[in-house]
Amino acid sequence: MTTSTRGAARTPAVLVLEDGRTFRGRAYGAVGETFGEAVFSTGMTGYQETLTDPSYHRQVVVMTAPHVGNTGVNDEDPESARIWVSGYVVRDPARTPSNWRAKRSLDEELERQGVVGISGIDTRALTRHLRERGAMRVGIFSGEAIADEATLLAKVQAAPQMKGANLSAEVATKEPYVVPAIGEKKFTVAAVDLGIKGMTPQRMAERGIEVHVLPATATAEDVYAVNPDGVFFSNGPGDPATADHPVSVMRAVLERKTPLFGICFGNQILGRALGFGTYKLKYGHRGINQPVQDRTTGKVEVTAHNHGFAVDAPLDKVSETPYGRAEVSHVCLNDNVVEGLQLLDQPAFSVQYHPEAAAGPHDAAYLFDRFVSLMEAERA
Ligand SMILES: NC(=O)CC[C@H](N)C(=O)O
Repeated sequence: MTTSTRGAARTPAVLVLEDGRTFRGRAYGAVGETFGEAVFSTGMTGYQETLTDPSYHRQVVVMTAPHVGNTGVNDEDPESARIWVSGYVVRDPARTPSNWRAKRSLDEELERQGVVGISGIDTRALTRHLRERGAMRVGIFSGEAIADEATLLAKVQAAPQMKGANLSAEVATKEPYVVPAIGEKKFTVAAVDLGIKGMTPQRMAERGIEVHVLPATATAEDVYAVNPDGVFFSNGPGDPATADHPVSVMRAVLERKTPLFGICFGNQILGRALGFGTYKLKYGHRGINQPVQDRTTGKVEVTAHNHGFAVDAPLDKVSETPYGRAEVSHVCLNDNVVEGLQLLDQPAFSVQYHPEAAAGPHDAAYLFDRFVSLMEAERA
């Protein structure tokens, strides 16, 4: 591993928010220009998992941890085959990455994959700005892309919004594939890929589940063609209000009362399938240290989050839905946002956060066991 004194580190870069606030720093990763929704992540570790999480498609991620890149880049931790963030913002990149698994430095990897970033800016000031004004569009410009501020601001203001964005098909697999069960095969699950992270089928495979990952465009017929014991809807990018197709497939699954589990985007889809609305949070939840209460047991767990939207469901009453009674099973203790839903009259539930824990604490791993219990009960 060589010390990273790459040319980009000396190239000026500028970050322009859609409200005109501007930060000047140095290029990090690729030199050029990029746009997206500016969001901040509070995770102090797990940057490889963050960068490769397809749910970050079209987002520029600001790291609140000041030192990023310390452990370089390895070939084991990515959650998908490429980096999905559209831009990356760090305060103080590691000059000398050091880890026994590291194959290269983070700035080399960003450059290799053409991801434009910026370093050397006050990420605390930027994060406070986003927290007060809300997530908003942003552009990063370096090298020859730098122009006068009015020109750059006009480009940022012309970039697409996250609200109303329908992005799953851009990140999901085009062809179905199977993740085999580890050890004895006990169940078959059809997993609708809306932007799935690699660790999710892995967590199921570890529990004896053979996972058939299906494209976002899969129909209910495609789902039932694999003869599933359970159906799973994954995480994914974009605005759940646009996800009409997965909502209709999920409704077909609810009609048949097949055991159902959803994570993140999958939770928002369940919310919509039950007739609840979804809405955009001011600045979202992103990080690996968010407190959530499981209201079915009262236990509090520390959890990994990455969501900018949430389900609008009543916290303190059981709701009547076309698929029986439903309730909010999990709630975020920071802001009372709905973090999980469960049906009381059939085997279906979902969470807004990330029990696959990549990166993140493993407190919520029991949710995969809950899914297995539902499938066991169905078979008994
Ligand atoms: N990780 C996810 O599945 C994110 C879901 C959705 N795109 C959101 O931002 O809320």
